[in-house]
Amino acid sequence: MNPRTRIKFCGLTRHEDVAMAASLGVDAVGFVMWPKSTRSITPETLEALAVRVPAFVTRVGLFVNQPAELIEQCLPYLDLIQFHGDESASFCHQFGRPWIKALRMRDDIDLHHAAAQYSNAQALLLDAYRPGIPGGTGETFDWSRIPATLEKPVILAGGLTADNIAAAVSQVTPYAVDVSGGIEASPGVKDAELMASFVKRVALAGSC
Ligand SMILES: O=C(O)c1ccccc1N[C@@H]1O[C@H](COP(=O)(O)O)[C@@H](O)[C@H]1O
Repeated sequence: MNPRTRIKFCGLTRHEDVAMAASLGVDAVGFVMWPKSTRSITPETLEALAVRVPAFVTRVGLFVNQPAELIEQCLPYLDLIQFHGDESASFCHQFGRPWIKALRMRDDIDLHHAAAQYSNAQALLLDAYRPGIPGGTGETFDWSRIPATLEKPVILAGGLTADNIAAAVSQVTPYAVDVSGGIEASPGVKDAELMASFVKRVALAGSC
């Protein structure tokens, strides 16, 4: 039996969206701590949201080339750190907290090399590449570029929606999927129906 595909919702900014994600059985909720994002929140808002996340839902903090001091400040409210910039493996590993490394799928990327480079990561998150934008572009990439076997669990991201998630899961069989723009009504504001249909389609895709 295939294990179920885990789900992370990212870019949450409101209590009601966090509560909806948890009630849908989502595995992880992501908070964007990078201030240039339209979905960013402050450390104070992170605390307010994170303390109300129910047990066994993983709280993920997303950072892009940010100072270690900011990450340390957020750590009490995070279970996992998502590094979405050009952070080195040693930088990522210094916080004594599980972490994942986002990789943007540039044409010349070598995922086996990256898996060795980030050997202490819990997983690699694969996102679309657009020059000058670190992530959250709402764009997909060519999933056939993902090797059938990789030394790290794959979290598939980039432009996922209720409409393409079944194809993504069946083609890639990722460990987990991560979605932000595809469940939004507007930046940082999630749509309850889109959230519900995304979760339903992932479950259906896994049972085929
Ligand atoms: O969401 C953002 O604004 C963001 C900013 C900087 C780096 C990453 C960001 N989001 C992450 O990007 C992927 C894909 O998002 P989308 O589904 O295509 O909108 C996902 O991991 C987000 O968490």
